[in-house]
Amino acid sequence: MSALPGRLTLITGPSGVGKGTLVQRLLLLHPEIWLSISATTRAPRAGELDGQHYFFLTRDAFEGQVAEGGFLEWAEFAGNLYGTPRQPVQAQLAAGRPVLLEIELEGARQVRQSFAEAFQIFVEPPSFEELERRIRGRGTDSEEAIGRRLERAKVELAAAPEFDAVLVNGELELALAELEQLLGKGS
Ligand SMILES: Nc1nc2c(ncn2[C@@H]2O[C@H](COP(=O)(O)OP(=O)(O)O)[C@@H](O)[C@H]2O)c(=O)[nH]1
Ligand SMILES: Nc1ncnc2c1ncn2[C@@H]1O[C@H](COP(=O)(O)OP(=O)(O)O)[C@@H](O)[C@H]1O
Repeated sequence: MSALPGRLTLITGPSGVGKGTLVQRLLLLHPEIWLSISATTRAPRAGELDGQHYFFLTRDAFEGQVAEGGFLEWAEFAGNLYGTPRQPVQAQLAAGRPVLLEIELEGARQVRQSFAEAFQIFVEPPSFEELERRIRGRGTDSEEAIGRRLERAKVELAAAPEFDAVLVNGELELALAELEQLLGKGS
């Protein structure tokens, strides 16, 4: 299994496990990989830019796009809606680029239905305590949002066996090298 041209790969795993960190490092090493930019109804965090980190939409605008079939998948997570815009993903795959989605569990399950050939990676923390330390250490979320993410994390962690590969994000450099291997981009 590898990130062949025109191949769809998705990465999921609990909030705070380090998906965003791993993906950003991967893209620096392999700029040919195209990362989908999701739409969300969540408020931007400090430093997040519209159209770069997410497309920040009102719930009405998001639901309008759902009605038009504009999302490849979408789901509710911790009280907000998140979705993958369909058209850009299809265009990049048609152009032969490796495409990466970083999405939560329900969306991953939807992609499994519509893109059976997608390669699906689940990122795990070394322990639940370390996951909690990372979410808190990031300092981006309210206590309420942290609580909702940790509750959801228990459900998500139980789903790891559904995936093609499980990647433990312990030491970052090791996990990054393992991710490269999984994508067929290892040295
Ligand atoms: N289904 C789905 N999930 C998404 C999408 N974009 C982001 N997510 C997931 O939504 C969850 C919350 O994301 P975010 O609010 O950025 O919080 P963070 O993961 O804690 O940084 C994460 O598990 C993301 O992977 C999407 O387009 N679809
Ligand atoms: N391997 C790692 N070891 C220690 N801390 C990490 C590691 N990977 C990520 N982190 C830190 O954990 C926090 C959550 O990472 P982030 O990439 O935002 O997670 P996610 O995108 O899965 O929600 C960040 O502060 C990040 O710097």
